[in-house]
Amino acid sequence: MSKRSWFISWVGKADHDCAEGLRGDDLGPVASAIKAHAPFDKICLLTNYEFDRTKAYCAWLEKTTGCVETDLFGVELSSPTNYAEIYEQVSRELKALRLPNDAIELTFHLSPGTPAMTAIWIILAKTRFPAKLIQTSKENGLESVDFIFDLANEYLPEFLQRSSERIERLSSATPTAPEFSKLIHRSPVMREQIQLAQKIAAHEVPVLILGETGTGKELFAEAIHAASRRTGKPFIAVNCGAMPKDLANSELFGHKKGAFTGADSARPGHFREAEGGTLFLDEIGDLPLDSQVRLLRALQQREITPLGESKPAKVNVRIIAATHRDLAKDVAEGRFREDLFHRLAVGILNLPPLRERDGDLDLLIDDLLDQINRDATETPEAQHKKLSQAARNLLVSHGWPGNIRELYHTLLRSAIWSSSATIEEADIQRSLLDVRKNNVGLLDRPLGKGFDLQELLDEISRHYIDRALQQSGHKKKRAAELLGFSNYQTLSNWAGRLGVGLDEKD
Ligand SMILES: Nc1ncnc2c1ncn2[C@@H]1O[C@H](COP(=O)(O)OP(=O)(O)OP(=O)(O)O)[C@@H](O)[C@H]1O
Repeated sequence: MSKRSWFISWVGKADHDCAEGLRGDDLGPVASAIKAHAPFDKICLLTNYEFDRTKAYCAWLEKTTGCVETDLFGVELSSPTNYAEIYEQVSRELKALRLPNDAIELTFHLSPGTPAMTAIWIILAKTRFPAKLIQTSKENGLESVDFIFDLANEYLPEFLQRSSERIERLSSATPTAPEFSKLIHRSPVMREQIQLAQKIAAHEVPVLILGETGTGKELFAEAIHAASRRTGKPFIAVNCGAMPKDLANSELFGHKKGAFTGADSARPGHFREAEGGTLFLDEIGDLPLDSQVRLLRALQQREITPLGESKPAKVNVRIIAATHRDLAKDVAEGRFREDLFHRLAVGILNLPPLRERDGDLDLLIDDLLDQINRDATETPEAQHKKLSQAARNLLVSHGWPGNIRELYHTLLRSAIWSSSATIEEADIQRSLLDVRKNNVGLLDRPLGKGFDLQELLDEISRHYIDRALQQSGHKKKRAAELLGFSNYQTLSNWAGRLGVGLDEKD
């Protein structure tokens, strides 16, 4: 299969001038290269000029060269000669385009932009995003550019080996930054995610946090914000799943007074509230498709248009999104926009469920119980609680489908219910049973210490016998039928063995 060819370039001053008729018949570097080359399948242009000005340039380019698929990306740079920033921003755009990709042949155009921009194309083409390099000039027209050195094969392996050894040494010793200290952990999987989050915090990129409910996604988002340059600025957390679908755009992007029926006063919207800081969009998978389009625009162009306004306004907000859903599946099934997914997933964190965090459970039990005891000091009648060994064993053998949130609430409930200073196994049992009614997690129990298959099967049996008794109004014969037993004697035998009382009603 032949590869698709993509042309990627900055749009420079000369290009804009040509489109604006300031340079006679001259086409400028981008249009000349596109005209002189065999047709590209896609043209990706980057601009640090005013977005609308370059958009007008794109319309001119399409008319002049007949090229069809042109994508424009607005890139904000504090200076067009800041190498580090150019490197970071361009890499981010290329990654968002899901590059490198074996099915795509890339061509970077070196001519437009500053010398720093040219240098970064060369570095990227020779390392992370293998690409052909071209340049255009009035004198020689289109030329391909080649270098005799191969940075990736000749120089980097040696350098990388040295640096990966260094990173390994550093990472085993890297202390957790204070902003992340609320995240109680001991397991290597969590340490890895925290170290990744610390690195991501330092970069101005969007973050996508994936994990089951109660795994600490919001706590991570808060820590990333606190460890970033935006600390001290607002951190606004919004649950997209809780927003009424028809109000999502106004809640996020704001509205003008009278923008729609019921808009009695103007509303700034969460983006403006988070100005300069971080907007945490929890349950991003629940965001309606039209709000996804607006969010993508806000991320690409860093501007929003409140409902009822005609002019977009600049915003400076970092997005951290989270979901417990399988977003890749939502993308495949058309519920979530693929382009938005890739925009968000620049920094991606995968929080493991509690049952996969080796060594964390004991630590969390102690820490959360300490917290519950500390909080209780304000309640005069509350006692300082400890756990009996049997109670701890029961906690350790549970699967925790609701993760840390479920663990915390189970401990809190049992601390309140236990009548003495020691929380006993029965107190935990009672607290757990309540939760299990909603969230069974029977297939997720950890094997090994405390696991007892017979006990688990008995638990299921008790549960269904209870339900059958309730549904039959405690009529033994009917309950036996509901359970698929051939007679009620079988039910009596099971109930006797499991210690379930059968209230005789017939
Ligand atoms: N590693 C941890 N150490 C201590 N407490 C934690 C940890 N992870 C989560 N928690 C606590 O568990 C509770 C749930 O965490 P959080 O709200 O961050 O989870 P979440 O993944 O955002 O949940 P949801 O998907 O339901 O919104 C919070 O009270 C939080 O403080």
